[in-house]
Amino acid sequence: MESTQKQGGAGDGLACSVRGLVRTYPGSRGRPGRRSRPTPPVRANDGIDLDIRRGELFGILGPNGAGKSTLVRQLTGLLRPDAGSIDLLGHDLVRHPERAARLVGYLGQESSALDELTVALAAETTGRLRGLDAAAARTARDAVLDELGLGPIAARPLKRLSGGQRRLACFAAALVGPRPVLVLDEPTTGMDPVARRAVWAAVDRRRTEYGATVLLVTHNVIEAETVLDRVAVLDRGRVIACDTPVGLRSLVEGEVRLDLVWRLEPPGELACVAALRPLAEVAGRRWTLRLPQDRARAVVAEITGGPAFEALDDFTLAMPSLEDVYLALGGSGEGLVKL
Ligand SMILES: Nc1ncnc2c1ncn2[C@@H]1O[C@H](COP(=O)(O)OP(=O)(O)OP(=O)(O)O)[C@@H](O)[C@H]1O
Repeated sequence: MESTQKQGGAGDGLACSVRGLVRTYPGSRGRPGRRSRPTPPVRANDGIDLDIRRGELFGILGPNGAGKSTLVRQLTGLLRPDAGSIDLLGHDLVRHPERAARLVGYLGQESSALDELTVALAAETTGRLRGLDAAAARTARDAVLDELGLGPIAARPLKRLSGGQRRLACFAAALVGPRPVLVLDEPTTGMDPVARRAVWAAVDRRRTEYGATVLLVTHNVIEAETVLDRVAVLDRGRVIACDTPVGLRSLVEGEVRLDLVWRLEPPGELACVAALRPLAEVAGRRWTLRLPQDRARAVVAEITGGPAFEALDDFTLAMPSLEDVYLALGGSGEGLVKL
């Protein structure tokens, strides 16, 4: 692959360095006659600092609307920041956003640009757009379709595929014509477990073969915990934490999560249940409590050993997850998904 590294810029060992990134979407004035109300401006990125190391599988985790896509659209040169700097492999992307195309293989959330093409043509066309000659694009197309098990649907247009199949086809296209940085915005949305595994195996192969740096956007906490080297947690346009998944979980060490699922109404007349109510996050019949380990054990003993047990459908005790970290850091939790 052509060398894309320049001297200087992001420090040694860094693929990407972001400082003070701000992006505000303008509000609208609204049209009184057309029932559209004015909307205020949205500060989608509010002073983001990030350092991503070369070869890292780095994640951006956050709920809907946290500003993840806005951030990656700036990192891929598709959106200009209002303020701040982005250094990608020694290139100043704020001054030269067009250079991102040579550096980044980007899988965005939308696939509409490729929808009319067949799976095979989408992959081949991406290769051609990235500078491969016709023969090389066909070879790369065949290799990636084979790698991801897309051969049987290669001749079908993307618009006639299921959501998960279309996503996998777009992922395949993003891999044709290798780039030193892969930016994947929720790549596995809608995919079944087989397709998910194929995606992570393909990502691993690019890291092993040519040291690709991978930036993954997700709001899936399970995926974040299992595949990422490090993760930045985004909330309302700000990075509220950045560490390895294990390091982040240690922020809530000593705590466990207790889920109580009641058959019908919880028996609030019992003192032990009434005492838990103010501590619980309630979702229908499920109460979620985050408690120190000793306290959780005592609560379980009390609930299961007394009359409250009759009213209980199920209960689980679990070690803290990134979701718990996120909540402990003050995130809202809504919009984070567990698959
Ligand atoms: N083109 C736009 N015009 C106005 N506001 C926008 C625009 N795009 C995004 N926003 C707003 O900016 C904020 C951040 O949006 P963004 O799409 O970056 O979030 P996200 O974390 O990627 O969310 P999701 O997980 O739902 O994809 C949200 O409040 C969103 O409504």
